[in-house]
Amino acid sequence: MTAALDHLPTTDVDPFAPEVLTDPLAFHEELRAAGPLVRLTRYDVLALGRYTDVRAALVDWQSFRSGAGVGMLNFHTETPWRPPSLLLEADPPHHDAPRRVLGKVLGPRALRVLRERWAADAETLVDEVLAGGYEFDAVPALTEAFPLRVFPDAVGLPEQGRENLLPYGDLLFNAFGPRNALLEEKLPRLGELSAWVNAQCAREALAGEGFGADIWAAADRGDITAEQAPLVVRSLLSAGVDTTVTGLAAVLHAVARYPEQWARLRADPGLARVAFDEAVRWESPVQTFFRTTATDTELAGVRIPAGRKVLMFLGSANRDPRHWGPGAGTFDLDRDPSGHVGFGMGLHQCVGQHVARLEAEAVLTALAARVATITPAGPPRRRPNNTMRAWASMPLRVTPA
Ligand code: HEM
Ligand SMILES: O=C(O)c1ccc(-n2ccnc2)cc1
Repeated sequence: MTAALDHLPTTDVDPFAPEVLTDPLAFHEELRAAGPLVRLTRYDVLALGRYTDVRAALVDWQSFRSGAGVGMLNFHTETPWRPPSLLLEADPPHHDAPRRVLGKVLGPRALRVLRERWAADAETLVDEVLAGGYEFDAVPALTEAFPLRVFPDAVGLPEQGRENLLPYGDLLFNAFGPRNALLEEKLPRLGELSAWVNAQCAREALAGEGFGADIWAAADRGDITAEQAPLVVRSLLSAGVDTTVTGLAAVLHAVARYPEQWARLRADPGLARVAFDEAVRWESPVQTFFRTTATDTELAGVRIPAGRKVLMFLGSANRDPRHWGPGAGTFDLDRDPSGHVGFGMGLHQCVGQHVARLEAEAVLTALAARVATITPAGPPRRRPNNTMRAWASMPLRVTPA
């Protein structure tokens, strides 16, 4: 028996209100308890909070599509604020070639050449930070500094203008949400930031070597068209920095909050990668994405008509005790975090996850060798964003190894 939408449980909580974005855990518990599919009356969209149902929607790209946008805006009825992404906001067949190209450019084999360079860059940065003292704000000193030190060079961006990357990402991730104060306050810079990002996607703006050049080489080979190449580069610039900045902050927050886990990691630095994935599960730097139903669809025994926006709460799914057990809310290196939806799942699963893991492994390994303990040196402060669970400040105190 499939229930119709008007019999669905509802909540009038605004998940994009700053206080909920800053601490969503109580809302997530309410959402999971209310049922598999809940109607958010505030925006008249449908919400999934349980692991099983979020995963089911992620892997069923035919019923739950990205082509109408993965934000609240429905591209079929409203004008996107920028030309849609050829990956994130596209469905097969249009999605296929850009994904294949970026998958190769950012794949584990391609990154092997960066491994040693990024490890050395992380050691240099950590040495610089520690030379300044054993108490520092990890957000500017490490979580923003490291991605900005390694990623624009890996892309082949000119030095000039790199300070636009974080504000552009912040605008983009706010734009996936509703047009609230968080997004409104970022809109004045939209034209200038979009113009800068678009200009960096042109072949002549990019260095002869790097991810950007690799994308243009794919166009020369005919793997994608010359019209698609700049937009694939734009995906790189849109996704490549804010995400890893937030991911690094998540894992540093985790190890500072759980000092015994830091000790585990120091004893076995090979745990760095699983520590990062467990932090991505525990914090879910990317909290939500939307889908749009393509046809009348059934999920969790509910019939959903075509054209409805469905909001997947990745952060809630990643702490659902129905899947992760009673310890879902703790950061635990004994847990196997595989299967978490912090990088999505299925067709659109994060194509940059290997880049993110490599950056995190470099920073954690450099810290593990130099720092015996990491503890909070003051209250960390969140930076509310409609999509990302980001940090504005994270004061840490460390002791030398
Ligand atoms: C901690 C860091 C990161 C997190 C948590 C993250 C999370 C995600 C998630 C949840 C998705 C799925 C989107 C969906 O299903 O609609 C995704 C897709 C994607 N990510 Fe990431 N991401 C991270 C880093 C990166 C980086 C560093 C890059 C690029 C260098 C990147 C590029 C992409 C792209 C291009 C897609 C779209 C893939 C497709 O639609 O086929 N991400 N990411
Ligand atoms: O193609 C784009 O513009 C775009 C693609 C991916 C992301 N993203 C989100 C989480 N990881 C990456 C953001 C923007």
